[in-house]
Amino acid sequence: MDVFSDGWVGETDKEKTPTKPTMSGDGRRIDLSEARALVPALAVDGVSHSYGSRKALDDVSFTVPQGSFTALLGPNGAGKSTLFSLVTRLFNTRHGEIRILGYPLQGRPTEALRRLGVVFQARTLDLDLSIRQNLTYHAALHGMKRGDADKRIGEILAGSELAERLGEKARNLSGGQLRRIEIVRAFMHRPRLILLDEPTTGLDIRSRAEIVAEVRRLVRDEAVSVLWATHLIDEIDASDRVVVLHHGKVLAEGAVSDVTEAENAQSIREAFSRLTGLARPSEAAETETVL
Ligand SMILES: Nc1ncnc2c1ncn2[C@@H]1O[C@H](COP(=O)(O)OP(=O)(O)OP(=O)(O)O)[C@@H](O)[C@H]1O
Repeated sequence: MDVFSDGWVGETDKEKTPTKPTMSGDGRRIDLSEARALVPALAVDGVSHSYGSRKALDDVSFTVPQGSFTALLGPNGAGKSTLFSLVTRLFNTRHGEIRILGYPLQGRPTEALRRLGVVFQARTLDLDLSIRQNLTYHAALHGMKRGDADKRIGEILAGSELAERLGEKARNLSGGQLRRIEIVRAFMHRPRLILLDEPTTGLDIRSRAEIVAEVRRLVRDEAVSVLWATHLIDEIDASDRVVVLHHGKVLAEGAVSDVTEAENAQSIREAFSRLTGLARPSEAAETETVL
């Protein structure tokens, strides 16, 4: 674990962990295992981003606690993809700060990014390669040996029908299956934080449900933290955390029950509607509701 001069703590490999205690934000002495648990998987602090004169993110701050499934809920144009471009360092963060497991993206990009897995909105598999090649090439980029990569593929796909199809070209797969392979790929190098940008876009209801269930299973089994960008309220579970983003601003952050209660609403759907002023989508169309 690294202890930074400003009091932040970044986790590192166990063997590098020093044994000295550190300080919490309020000056209390805490031991290192406690400090490690307190470090958010993702901390976004005062981040703004503009495209020319259009402000896409305006002083955005929120955290993804370790081990949480946090939904970044916002309608089209809210700023979700812009935020992902900053966290993945496609864009430079000029205003504010982003930390992954305590590591600042600006100052310690290698330490920060090696703990990150990403599923982008656009499809990124090479359709002319086999499924296995797509996965092993990605693993090699992260320094994994071939044998370890094969073992990892077996681990993640245990019990899945996709495990029988690893030698097939990716183009033989359905849209939902391609997405599932992209998710497997994001988990290959055992990241601690996974970002998924509207991963169920364009999929049918069954594929959507399978993907949400699969990611939740991986979160539980591998104790990773997830930031799941979506504009689909029905993808949010009562046990999730939620960050409501609208017109580039964070309108609410917290456990689904807390955000619902704070808005004096009956459901997160109603709370979202109150927060954003957007019409409440029909309950009848719940499974396909697009905000
Ligand atoms: N390259 C760009 N140039 C100019 N404006 C942009 C660019 N990319 C995004 N924007 C604008 O920034 C704002 C936020 O867009 P962004 O794509 O981050 O939102 P989003 O929540 O991901 O929406 P969607 O779900 O539609 O992808 C929008 O007003 C959008 O029009």
